[in-house]
Amino acid sequence: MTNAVDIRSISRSFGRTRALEDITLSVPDGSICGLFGRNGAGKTTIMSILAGQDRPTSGNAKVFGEHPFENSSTLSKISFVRDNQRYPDDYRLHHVLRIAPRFAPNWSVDVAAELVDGLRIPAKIPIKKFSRGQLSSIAIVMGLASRAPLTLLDEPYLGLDITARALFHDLLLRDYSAHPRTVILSTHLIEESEALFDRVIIIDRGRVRVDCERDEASNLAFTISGPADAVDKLSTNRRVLLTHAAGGLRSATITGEASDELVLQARTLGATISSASLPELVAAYGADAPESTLIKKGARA
Ligand SMILES: Nc1ncnc2c1ncn2[C@@H]1O[C@H](COP(=O)(O)OP(=O)(O)OP(=O)(O)O)[C@@H](O)[C@H]1O
Repeated sequence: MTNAVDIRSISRSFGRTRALEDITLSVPDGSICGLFGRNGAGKTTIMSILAGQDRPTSGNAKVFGEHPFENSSTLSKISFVRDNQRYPDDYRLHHVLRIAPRFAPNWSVDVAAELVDGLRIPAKIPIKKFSRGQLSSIAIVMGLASRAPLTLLDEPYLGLDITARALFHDLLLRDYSAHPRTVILSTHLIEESEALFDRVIIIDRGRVRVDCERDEASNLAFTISGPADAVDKLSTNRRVLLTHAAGGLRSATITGEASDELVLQARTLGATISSASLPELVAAYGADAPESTLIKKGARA
């Protein structure tokens, strides 16, 4: 399988801020990849570099085998949807629908029409007067109707109502099945969008923490829940990423797979073990796992 995106050891600094630190990752052509991480983790910076709107301080980022920066042939294969898209003051919906296809050789009039209708995008008022959700809606029209070989969607849901989000998911999956391409989508609404992804990347503080197939992600960590004493005992000498406590109950998200023996032990102690969900995994890899959460051998059992 060829890669749509190949990033090799890129770093990006803004003054003293190290936004990306030695990132290496690939995204196979023909996949929908979720890009997750906390605020400021570096998601937009990665997408901006892939879209040729920024350059890494060091390292290489290639899209379809080429450097995207100032490369018009590669840029014509990329659609980058982000929340700060600006429009001329007098622009209305019809201006966008007329001009966007000039920059998108695969533009689908049908996809655009279905989204405009389903997302109830106003035709008569200038875009500068659009609500937050309406601005997201028009960005989604451009992202999906472009049918670009690489579509980068950076937090496309801002302000979108639940019906609009469902329509977006449905249309993305439907159109992607008929016209496979590569989509990278960053969002904090992980649970809602989870079914879209066949690949998962989690970054934290500019570093890649997880980069795997969606199915593999459920084997990366597990959560033990139950009485605090039992959870502490079962967590002993394991790499705890995140803990929660409520009254006498506790949960601990731990890297790796739980052995059958641990599951049995948990049952005996009145605790349960489950694979970490994707939201749990993203929360866990973004947590500041302090030393105190690394429960070492010999700790209280
Ligand atoms: N132009 C810039 N000048 C200075 N710092 C910047 C600039 N762009 C990004 N940063 C910094 O780089 C880091 C990564 O920012 P980035 O926007 O990539 O994060 P993000 O993961 O997209 O966050 P969010 O989920 O909040 O949108 C942050 O610390 C941010 O403050």
